Amino acid sequence: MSKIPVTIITGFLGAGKTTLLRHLIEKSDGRRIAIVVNEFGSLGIDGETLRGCSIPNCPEEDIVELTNGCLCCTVADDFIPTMEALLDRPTPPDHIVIETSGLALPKPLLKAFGWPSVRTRMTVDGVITVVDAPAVADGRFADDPEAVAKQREEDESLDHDNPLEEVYEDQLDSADLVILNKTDLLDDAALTAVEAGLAARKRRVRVIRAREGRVDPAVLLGLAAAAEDDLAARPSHHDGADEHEHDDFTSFVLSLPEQASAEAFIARLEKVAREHDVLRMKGFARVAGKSLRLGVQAVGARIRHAYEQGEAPEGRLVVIGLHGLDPAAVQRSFDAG
Ligand SMILES: Nc1nc2c(ncn2[C@@H]2O[C@H](COP(=O)(O)OP(=O)(O)OP(=O)(O)O)[C@@H](O)[C@H]2O)c(=O)[nH]1
Repeated sequence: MSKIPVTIITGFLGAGKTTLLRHLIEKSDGRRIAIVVNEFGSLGIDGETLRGCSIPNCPEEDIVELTNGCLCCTVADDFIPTMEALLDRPTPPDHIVIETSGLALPKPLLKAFGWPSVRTRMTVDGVITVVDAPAVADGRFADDPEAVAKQREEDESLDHDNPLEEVYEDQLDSADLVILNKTDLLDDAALTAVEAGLAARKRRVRVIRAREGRVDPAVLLGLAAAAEDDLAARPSHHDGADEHEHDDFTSFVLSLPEQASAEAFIARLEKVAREHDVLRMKGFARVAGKSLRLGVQAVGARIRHAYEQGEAPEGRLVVIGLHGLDPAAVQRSFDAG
């Protein structure tokens, strides 16, 4: 029996994983792809976004959501049973694509493919890491050398001062292919500089530039990496640790009353994102006089919004930031307008 190929799509919060996945489904050409989406927050916004995509060959039952925390930490409870259920379907999928949360470390997930019930029936075709090119160019994932030096004086074992960098590096170090996304937001010189940084890494993999996640499925699927057999070549900051905690990050949900105007709402969110250094916000709001809901996606203070089909009896917004981000303070700052 041939093994079902599984592609893992990873990449930091807001890099463009769901966008890439959406494009992949659109272009899948009749191939039956099952999708497993994992989110850090408790609200399944990505699943909603994909279901709301109105792509004809994207049947809802092929999108499975795992919203119960980080997939890499709930492997035994949630992930393995989900994969087994997909395999045991009367018509199993041709290919499975897993979108990890933006904070997931891919290695524990890769290890799960060594589990006996999964190992014989599935293989990891490839790990695809989506990179937010402008975020890298902004130095979002870089340590501040002065701050590290200062902290090392207090704690010699310290490796990073920037938890974002740790997640980012782990995601790159497990990759078989890197998609350098959001190329529309940088000029060629800046993109070349980001590529040079990637090329200098120990793990060398192919890097492809992309805009809005538009990459030919023939390039994404069929890498035949068998990544589960190749773990030693994929270093992680957490090698040696059985568990890892996500206590560097926090997530909560804001309830949103009906908004009087979309523009004023977005301006408020921009202010909140800047004042509190919010990493990611996504959700839906009702706007007075509009029958469609307003979908909102913020990566840092860069916000996109669009009216879209879908249920939204009440507005809700997932907010993700570094540990210490205070829900009450965010709510106050939002309310203050
Ligand atoms: N300018 C620009 N924006 C993009 C591009 N690709 C995606 N985006 C936007 O970036 C935001 C985040 O995209 P997503 O696809 O939701 O990112 P994600 O990696 O799935 O996010 P998480 O699941 O929260 O980690 C959305 O507003 C997208 O429309 C791109 O190439 N250029």
